[in-house]
Amino acid sequence: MASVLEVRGGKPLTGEIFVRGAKNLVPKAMVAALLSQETSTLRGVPQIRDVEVVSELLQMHGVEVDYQQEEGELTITPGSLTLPDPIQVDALAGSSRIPILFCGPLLHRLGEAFVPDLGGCHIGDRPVDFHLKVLEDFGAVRNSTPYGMHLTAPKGLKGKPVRLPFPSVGATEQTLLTAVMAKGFTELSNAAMEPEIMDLIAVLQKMGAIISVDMDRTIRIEGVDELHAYRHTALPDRIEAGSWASAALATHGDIFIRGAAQKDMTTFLNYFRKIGGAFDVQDNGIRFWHPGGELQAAVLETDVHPGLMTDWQQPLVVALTQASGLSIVHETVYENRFGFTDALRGMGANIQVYRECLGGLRCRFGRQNFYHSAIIQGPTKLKAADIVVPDLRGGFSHLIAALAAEGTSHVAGIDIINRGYEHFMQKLSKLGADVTMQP
Ligand SMILES: CC(=O)N[C@H]1[C@@H](OP(=O)(O)OP(=O)(O)OC[C@H]2O[C@@H](n3ccc(=O)[nH]c3=O)[C@H](O)[C@@H]2O)O[C@H](CO)[C@@H](O)[C@@H]1O
Ligand SMILES: C=C(OP(=O)(O)O)C(=O)O
Repeated sequence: MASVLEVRGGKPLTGEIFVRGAKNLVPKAMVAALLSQETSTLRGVPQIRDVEVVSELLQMHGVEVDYQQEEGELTITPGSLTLPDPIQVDALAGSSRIPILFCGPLLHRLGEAFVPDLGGCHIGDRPVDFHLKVLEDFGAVRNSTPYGMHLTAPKGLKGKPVRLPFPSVGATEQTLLTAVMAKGFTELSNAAMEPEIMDLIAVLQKMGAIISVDMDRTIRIEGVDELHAYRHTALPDRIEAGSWASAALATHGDIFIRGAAQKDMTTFLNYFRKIGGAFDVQDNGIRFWHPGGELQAAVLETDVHPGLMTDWQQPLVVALTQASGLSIVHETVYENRFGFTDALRGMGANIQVYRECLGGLRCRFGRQNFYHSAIIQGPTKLKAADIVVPDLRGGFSHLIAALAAEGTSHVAGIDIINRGYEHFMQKLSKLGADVTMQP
């Protein structure tokens, strides 16, 4: 049964917490380790569900994985690989989006791969057509099985020019992980340039890959025959940092986030400041606080990096319910990322969602039937409610709303939050939140 958190809200969150490596890099760096037979070492690894899922999948392929949780150090030894029973792989169906990234490395090392149905947050359709096109263009052959997808590469994998229809993070990573050991040269245009992708490129370069990046979203990869182990410290989780920063704003709090890095959060920090939040960048982290007075409404548009990251949108919307005036939020990355606002309305927030593009950009969803823009009128006093968590960021946002609201809320399905927020219960206690996990 899903766990329920009782939240007695209305208290500012104050204190210090620590963020470790990024959820959107660590599992991919773990997959990259498969490209070598030697032992790779990854540091800053958080104890989150996505890391557990990828560890399980690696172990099913005969890889030794050793995780020292306290130190955050993970060693991965993919000496000799074996193809697991597809039924075993299928047991992980629906748990994460990472398994599709195993394709390139497994095709290189084993000549075949099984991929379970993907999971991840339900914030849109989330097809993998770009991934499959890249793999097939490189020479992979795909078959559906009762236990997910089976791929082979009868003639090996060869580099190709690739142009992504949209700068997809996952499809860019798919191309990188496949092209580094494919025969010949790959020029990837319209690539995603997120900081986590640059960190994955750093990992691959440490392994011996040859990759160059142009500012016009072109990535060039020269395939090599052999890659080696890496030692790497993952970049900090900018989404987790932005989420706790939004919590500081919504609860009138003051949080020092040790490990938060300014260079990966520039766009977030600009919006945080425009809304009226205060921050102070220090050598070892960033302090975020509500400086008193009124917060200001803002116009936000999510976009691929260096735009405002979509995963920050949901926590920021909760903070905007406390800002004076009309805020406009246009979500251009996912077609269905405003479902979480239903619960906020139930708590007293004044939020309307629209099908039209309400920002400066015309996005892919403008002529379709997707509620992908929102207008928020604030400030509204939030009141306690009983809520069910819909997805990772939506869930954290509900938690922030419950912490900001007067009265006692019950937040059900809280386990989803473990997928991307390390030790969030301990962090809440450290920040003085009045919460109890119900049996
Ligand atoms: C594990 C991980 O790193 N997750 C992140 C990753 O997700 P993920 O890699 O799944 O996100 P993508 O960047 O691929 O998706 C962006 C958009 O492209 C579309 N698309 C993508 C692939 C494809 O084959 N076909 C297609 O149409 C998606 O439906 C979506 O509308 O980047 C997202 C955008 O920054 C983040 O919100 C997620 O937190
Ligand atoms: C959408 C997210 O993740 P995933 O791609 O793992 O579902 C997220 O981290 O907000």
